[in-house]
Amino acid sequence: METQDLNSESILPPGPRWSPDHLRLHRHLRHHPDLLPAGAPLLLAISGGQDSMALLALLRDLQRLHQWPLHLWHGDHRWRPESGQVAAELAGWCSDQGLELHVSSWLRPLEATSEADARHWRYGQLAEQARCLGVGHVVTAHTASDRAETLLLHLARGSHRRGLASLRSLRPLTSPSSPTTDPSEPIALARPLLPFSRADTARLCKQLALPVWHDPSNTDRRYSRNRIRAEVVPVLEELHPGAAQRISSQAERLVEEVESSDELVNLALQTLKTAGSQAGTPGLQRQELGDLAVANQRQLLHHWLEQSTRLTLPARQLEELLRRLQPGHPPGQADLGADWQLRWDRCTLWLHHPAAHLPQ
Ligand SMILES: Nc1ncnc2c1ncn2[C@@H]1O[C@H](COP(=O)(O)OP(=O)(O)OP(=O)(O)O)[C@@H](O)[C@H]1O
Repeated sequence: METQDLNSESILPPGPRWSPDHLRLHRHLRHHPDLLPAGAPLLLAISGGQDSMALLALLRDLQRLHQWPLHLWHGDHRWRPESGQVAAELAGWCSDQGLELHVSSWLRPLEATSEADARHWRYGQLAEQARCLGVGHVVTAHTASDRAETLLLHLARGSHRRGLASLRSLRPLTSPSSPTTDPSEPIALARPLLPFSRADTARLCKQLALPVWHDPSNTDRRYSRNRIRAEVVPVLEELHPGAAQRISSQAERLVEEVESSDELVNLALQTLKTAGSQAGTPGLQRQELGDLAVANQRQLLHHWLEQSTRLTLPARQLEELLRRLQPGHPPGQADLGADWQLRWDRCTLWLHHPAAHLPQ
């Protein structure tokens, strides 16, 4: 296969369909080499909408530079009778292009109808398909517009800072605590189109004469995301043109801040950890924790509990724990869920689980 120096600034257009958008994506990938590593097989999630069709076209055109074997997957949610037809038409178009499309159909239980259920099914299917094909990177076509809408939605719902830092460019597809995760073959979820907006992908589809299958559920106002898209973002854009792109950039900065503060929290935790406790299990020094500012105590406790138990405590439960752990309060214990208990005496707090071997 023909190759080109990916570190060279002056890239020769590799094909007739080379455009400023191709160059923009190519540069983005070169600055983030872990996102879609050169030569790594990729599984693209193709809904048939404008974002995923633009993703497919761009990655196909950049394939010669990056040498990825490309696999395609489409999920038929069977929301409507005609969704099978979309899957068939998409598969037909792919086949005309010399591409194979893997299609899964959802045998949905009657009660499962939410967006969250559909997403859960899609990611499960994508993980399974990726494992079957020996692929390490699943790729979705999320754009800056998706990320801005998600951030606004999470802000409105009162998410913790960590929740606001959503739609990362790269994250594990399945969480480490998920029973479907095989730790020997981690699968990444990559979102290389985050520097592009929905207006960009619409323009690209037009320029490249790509077919687009519109999903009527994207305009269904019963879904909160769609109302943010149709009613909130346009107002913000009218007041401050470019608002969605700037909101998306804030989400990117939040991701960086959360990651860098995680590093510091881990360092701080090392100094607070004790070798053992009354129960012989690793713990935290209560007095030293109590000497810190409450905001730091909150962050350290949250992080330590999540790392040790894989549980994320609701904000209210965490606040109640912090209150009970303040200097001067007596020894005690609290149930955390999933059989985990936090116990503390005057000097130490430690975790107890009837069956767990605790990580350090
Ligand atoms: N039916 C589908 N088949 C294959 N891929 C899909 C399908 N639906 C969505 N995707 C993939 O997921 C991406 C995001 O789609 P969409 O915004 O509709 O999902 P979402 O549930 O809102 O995702 P998230 O909550 O993770 O943002 C798409 O760009 C596409 O890559």
